[in-house]
Amino acid sequence: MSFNILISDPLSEDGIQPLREAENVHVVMETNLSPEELEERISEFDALLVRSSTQVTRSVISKGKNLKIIGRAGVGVDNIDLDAATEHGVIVVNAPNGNTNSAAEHTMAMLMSLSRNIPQAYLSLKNHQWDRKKYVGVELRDKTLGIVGLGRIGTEVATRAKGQRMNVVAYDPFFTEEKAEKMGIGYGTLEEVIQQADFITVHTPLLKETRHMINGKAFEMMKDGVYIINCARGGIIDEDALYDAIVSNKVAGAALDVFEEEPFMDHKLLELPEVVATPHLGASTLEAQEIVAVDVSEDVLRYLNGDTVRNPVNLPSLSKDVMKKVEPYFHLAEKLGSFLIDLVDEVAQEIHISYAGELYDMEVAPITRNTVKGILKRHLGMHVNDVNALYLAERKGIIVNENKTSTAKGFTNLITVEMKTKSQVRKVSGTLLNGMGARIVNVDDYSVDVRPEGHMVVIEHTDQPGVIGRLGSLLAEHDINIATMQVDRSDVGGKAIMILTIDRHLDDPALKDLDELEVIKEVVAIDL
Ligand SMILES: NC(=O)c1ccc[n+]([C@@H]2O[C@H](COP(=O)([O-])OP(=O)(O)OC[C@H]3O[C@@H](n4cnc5c(N)ncnc54)[C@H](O)[C@@H]3O)[C@@H](O)[C@H]2O)c1
Ligand SMILES: O=C(O)[C@H](O)COP(=O)(O)O
Repeated sequence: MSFNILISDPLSEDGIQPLREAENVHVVMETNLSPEELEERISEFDALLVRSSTQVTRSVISKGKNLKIIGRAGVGVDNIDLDAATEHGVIVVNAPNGNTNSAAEHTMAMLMSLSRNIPQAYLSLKNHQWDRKKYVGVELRDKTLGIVGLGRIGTEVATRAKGQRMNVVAYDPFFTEEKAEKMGIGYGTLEEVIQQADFITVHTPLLKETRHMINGKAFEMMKDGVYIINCARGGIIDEDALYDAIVSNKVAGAALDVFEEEPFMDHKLLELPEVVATPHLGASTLEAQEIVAVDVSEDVLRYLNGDTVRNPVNLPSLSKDVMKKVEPYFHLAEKLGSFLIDLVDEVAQEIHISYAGELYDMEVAPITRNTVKGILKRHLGMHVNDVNALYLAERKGIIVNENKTSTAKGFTNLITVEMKTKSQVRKVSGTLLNGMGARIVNVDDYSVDVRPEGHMVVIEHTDQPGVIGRLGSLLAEHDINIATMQVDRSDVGGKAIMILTIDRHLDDPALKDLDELEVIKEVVAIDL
């Protein structure tokens, strides 16, 4: 299979070498597409690679008929409509670690430019002025740096600020007093941090909760003459409130790398001499650009080639160890789902999945996604995948739940999927046999031993002599070869089940003839 990949923002040529070298990939780099052109062209591509400039809107995603993955060569994904991607089954991956160092270094560069008026003094000198009085700065030593958002970049900034002999105090919902002690920095609520700080730097993502978290009210709480740095995302700081706070001398200066709207040519904040700025350059180093492009290229290739990605954004990320344990169950889970939906031949209303034996200790959510995928594919088609399976189930009003037990009826592991439809409740169980692959071991209350693959016929009949012979002859008349046969019954002369694996699909004429045999209660063709 070959794939077309569109790169719509400038990415490091060295970094995209993995894509250039891949045999099954055709790369198109078009970094000047208008939004309309992107919408027009997107259906040609299986993957889209972007930085922060391309706006990957719902409209782009819904027109991406072949789109499978969006790769963000960087951290922030606020330019990608994640809900739309999830709904359309498009996985989003990013490169969260590659530009941490560059962003932290840029933050320090901005902090120092701000405290020593370097950009302003440079401009003045370029304009043939030798003005030493105007550009007297302040030292960082012994000043307090307040960090809002102590993730990857915030933490790196804290370390560097300590190197400048600053006192550091931070706020992050995941930051604890214990961690603060270990890092040798202070810890407080948002209010406490911004009240104490001489310099405040934000390092959160832009989210509903963080939009304008630094607003007029927050500025009022700050010390007079505070300095503000934003190298995270425009919109975390309310730009109008910042403008007013600078004009009223509450804020002594601001260093901004990011803005509420980008790009721009004129901005009222840049008219203020207290503001120093760069055009979103935090991640723009040769090193960071190469690493993020390599990271995202590798993940895109992995996904297109059916492997697990390292940095999913709209799927929970699993550690390698967890993945190694649960991945072998994905195939079994999907096949159990497909088997069951073929068996019931109605849409699902409720899906209950039980995990037993060694699965008791495992992270089973990704296995559940694969089971639901197997079920939904029957009615919703091939666009169902593990990214959107649970979303689609919820949208269709299907209840999905899972439970775990440690005992597995003699198996080391057992997955049981029970499905409720409008008129019936059916279930199927499967296991992974050590070294022998997947098996279906129960259908309803019958015990069987069937590989979940290929073409099958499930027949419910009455236990009596001659049934097997008549079935065999009838299938032979239709030139259908039986590969394996499993039979089980409730009791002698009672209800019984037969599962045949056959060498081709059970077509309608054969199905009709089987259905007409009076010993047969139900016959279902299943193709896995
Ligand atoms: N200027 C640039 O070029 C550039 C480069 C890289 C990253 N960034 C931006 O920097 C930001 C941080 O990146 P990162 O890699 O450190 O991300 P991260 O996920 O490692 O850290 C973000 C931190 O913010 C915290 N947070 C979330 N909501 C919060 C809230 N309401 N209050 C306080 N803290 C909150 C999280 O708990 C997390 O620890 C992102 O927005 C990213 O896009 C900008
Ligand atoms: O979120 C990020 O990774 C940074 O803002 C970098 O954005 P960029 O890739 O557009 O430089």
